[in-house]
Amino acid sequence: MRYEEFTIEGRNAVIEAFRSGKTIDKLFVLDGCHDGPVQTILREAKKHDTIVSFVKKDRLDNMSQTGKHQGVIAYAAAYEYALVEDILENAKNKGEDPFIILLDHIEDPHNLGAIIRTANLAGAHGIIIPKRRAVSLTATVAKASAGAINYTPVARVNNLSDTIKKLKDEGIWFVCADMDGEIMYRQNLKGPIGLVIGNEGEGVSRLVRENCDFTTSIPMKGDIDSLNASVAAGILAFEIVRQRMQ
Ligand SMILES: C[S@@+](CC[C@H](N)C(=O)[O-])C[C@H]1O[C@@H](n2cnc3c(N)ncnc32)[C@H](O)[C@@H]1O
Repeated sequence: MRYEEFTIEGRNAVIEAFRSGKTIDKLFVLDGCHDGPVQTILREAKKHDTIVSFVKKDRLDNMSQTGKHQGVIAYAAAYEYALVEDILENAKNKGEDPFIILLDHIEDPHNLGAIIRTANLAGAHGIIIPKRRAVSLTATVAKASAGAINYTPVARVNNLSDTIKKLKDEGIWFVCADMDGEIMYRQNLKGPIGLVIGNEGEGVSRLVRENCDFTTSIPMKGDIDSLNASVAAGILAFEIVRQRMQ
């Protein structure tokens, strides 16, 4: 398993873990503990959308692996992110044109997990997500991915547009998934490709879209404005698979 959890115990260690950007899935705090450092930890937890449970001392003592929890135990993800270069290497090792899915600030862990699952089964060589304002690899994501998180590399980057520009230099074409593009059946989605899926509420951001080579749409017949991001990723990923098989 590439995804597992470990505990971080003690106030300074937990504050440091939050500040260094580590993914904390769950936080357990001693019931009734409200001093300064604990307040700082709770503020960090709120900022990072971490689930907090207030528990009795016996429970914390039971969970503790060090016996020095100081009223605070965090469960952190020990998931190792890949590098963008690893994704390219993955494609090269398989002798295939790179097929990468880029997620422009997906926030829902179930969507990210479902996309990793789909990416794996569609033979995508990896997924790229931004470091900030997006869900990272949490226990919920791992569960929703049905184990695919252990096989499909996920890279985190500071800036999606910069990454797209660099990958274009490697000969990859970028297709922005949006409701206002050319119908996917009429487009050539073969060759080295990066598929960009937008945020659940905002869609693909202007800058990222401007850096894409073209926009593609899944035809819609109904009454509402868009498909769920993970559903759209699935449909487009398998259109790419279909075209690659021809
Ligand atoms: C829930 S939608 C975002 C809707 C958002 N209100 C907007 O206006 O962009 C999330 C993402 O799924 C993809 N998507 C949804 N429906 C699509 C469609 N019919 N064709 C192509 N992509 C679609 C797009 O990448 C979109 O940014």
